[in-house]
Amino acid sequence: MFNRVSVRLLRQVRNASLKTEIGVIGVPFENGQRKVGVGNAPKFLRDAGLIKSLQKIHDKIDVKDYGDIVYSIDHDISNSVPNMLMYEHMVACTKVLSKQVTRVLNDGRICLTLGGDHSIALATVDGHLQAKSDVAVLWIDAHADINTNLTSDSGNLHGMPVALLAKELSDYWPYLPGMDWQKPVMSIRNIGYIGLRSVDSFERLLIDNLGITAFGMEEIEKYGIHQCVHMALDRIDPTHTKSLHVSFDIDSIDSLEAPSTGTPVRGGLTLREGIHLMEIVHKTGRLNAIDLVEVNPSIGTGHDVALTVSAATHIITAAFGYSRKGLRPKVHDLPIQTPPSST
Ligand SMILES: NC(=[NH2+])NCCC[C@H](N)C(=O)O
Ligand SMILES: [Mn+2]
Ligand SMILES: [Mn+2]
Repeated sequence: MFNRVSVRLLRQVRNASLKTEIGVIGVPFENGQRKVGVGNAPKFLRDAGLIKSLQKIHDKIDVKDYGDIVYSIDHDISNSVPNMLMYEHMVACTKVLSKQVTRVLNDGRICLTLGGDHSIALATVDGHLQAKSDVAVLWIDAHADINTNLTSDSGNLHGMPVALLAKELSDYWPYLPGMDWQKPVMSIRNIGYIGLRSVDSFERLLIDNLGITAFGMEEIEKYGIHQCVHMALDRIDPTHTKSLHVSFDIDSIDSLEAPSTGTPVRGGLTLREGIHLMEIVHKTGRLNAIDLVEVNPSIGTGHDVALTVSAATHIITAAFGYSRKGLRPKVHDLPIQTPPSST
């Protein structure tokens, strides 16, 4: 039977959290760099129970998996741009992905994109801009990913997405065949870096000359992660009204805690700092898209892979409201018989 206490408890549990709808996109894409394996990350993350972990956060979380991106390449444009390796692959994948991100957002869901290497963020940010015009991006990374084909030492596309997105850099690019769908409409003032510690010389020049918001490891050391994230958000979204996008490269986390990644750099964020950053972003209530990229299950031992996948899972669940303080019970956890939902 229901007494007044149990009805009150049920009401509290039902009202505990806001409805959150999530759309998951897998992007098994690894042609933005040269190491095989990063394309298997969506499968590893799903197999490790990511979707279940999200559903466990609270009753009002609703997760829809939109599956993996499929694309076919146009061989006519291969080698058409100097120093952009496997260019035709990125062109084909990002075109499909951008549309899919827009679709997820237009369905009213927060878009969670599982990479793949970081070149795919060109598409996720583009797709986000199509759905919500005013977007601010936190780029969490050891690297700045702001090379052009002229400044890149590697020719790897995962080091170039920020430069492709920024309107301030559009003059630095040659004509890019097959990329006419992508207009660099985003201002670099709407992007903030967290976690930088491996920045190429021309990237440093650009960051300084354009005054890009950047909280590298030195600033994090100085002010702490909490202050740095708030300062970054205040700068890229001063009115606190923009739709937020977090592009999270797992190599921002120290390689001791997330070793299975293609370009690891020591001296990075702790997992605790990565989680706290996401807790702050969650609390804004304006988070609409997350990319989790650069987990490479072919790098390191089984233990390394398990560490990296679990770090990624913790970071993602924090972004959707998982609380280290402990989660409230769900309706079916209550030690009472539940009345009909009209109460
Ligand atoms: N998303 C990444 N892990 N990027 C690493 C980029 C490394 C280097 N700056 C390059 O352009 O090749
Ligand atoms: Mn990156
Ligand atoms: Mn990186």
